[in-house]
Amino acid sequence: MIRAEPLIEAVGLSAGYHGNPIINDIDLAVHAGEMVGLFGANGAGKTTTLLTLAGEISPLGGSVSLLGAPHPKSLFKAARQGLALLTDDRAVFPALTARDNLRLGQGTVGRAIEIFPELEEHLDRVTGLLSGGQQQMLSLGRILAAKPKVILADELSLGLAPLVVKRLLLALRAAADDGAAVLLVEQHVPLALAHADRACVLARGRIALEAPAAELREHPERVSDLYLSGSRT
Ligand SMILES: Nc1ncnc2c1ncn2[C@@H]1O[C@H](COP(=O)(O)OP(=O)(O)OP(=O)(O)O)[C@@H](O)[C@H]1O
Repeated sequence: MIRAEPLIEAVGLSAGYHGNPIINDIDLAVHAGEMVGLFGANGAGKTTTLLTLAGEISPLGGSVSLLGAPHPKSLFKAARQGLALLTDDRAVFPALTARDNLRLGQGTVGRAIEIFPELEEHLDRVTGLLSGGQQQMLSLGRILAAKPKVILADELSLGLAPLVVKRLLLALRAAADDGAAVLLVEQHVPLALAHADRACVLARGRIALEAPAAELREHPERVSDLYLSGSRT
């Protein structure tokens, strides 16, 4: 199969804080239509990797390309080119209604409701009164409604029930099937493997394993075994 060039790609990427590398010599590419799971123990460098790919952290070495061109080196500029960074902090405004939160996005309220129909009956409720899962759907729905080309998602499922996590992963899967490149950091490894195409495992800031998700579904211990050696903390 001939594959188009990746929508986001890191080559020999090193990055960290105050000049000290946390991730080293990472090669990682995500293509259109692909959902890649990025796994690893606490402190392995997953968030650092996502923030560097997003443009929030400047590389110490190597390079990042976005949509086939050098990364614009700022999240703001990357977002204007179609990159979305989703963090675990449920970026919603709690005092606004769900509808007004959706109106603040680049997509339409209708599109967000197509993605998460279960939010429709809550549109006129104050967002702070919604459950954690509903708030995360709102946050993800607002982003996905804008049809981003590259989605970097960091532990969307923190503290949520497995059924809600599955719902969020299905929405990300649908975005990938629609042509987006999705890179997903997730602690629920088997759930993420069920929906991803490929997995990368970080251990001590390096890619210790890269394999098709289908292969790892049968042997999820190949991922978790690396956690034992993978933490810096
Ligand atoms: N702003 C910062 N300044 C200095 N060190 C940091 C900073 N943010 C993270 N680190 C360190 O970088 C290392 C990797 O952190 P990172 O958050 O990338 O790991 P992670 O794999 O996402 O972990 P977790 O699963 O716990 O979120 C950790 O040792 C952490 O203490």
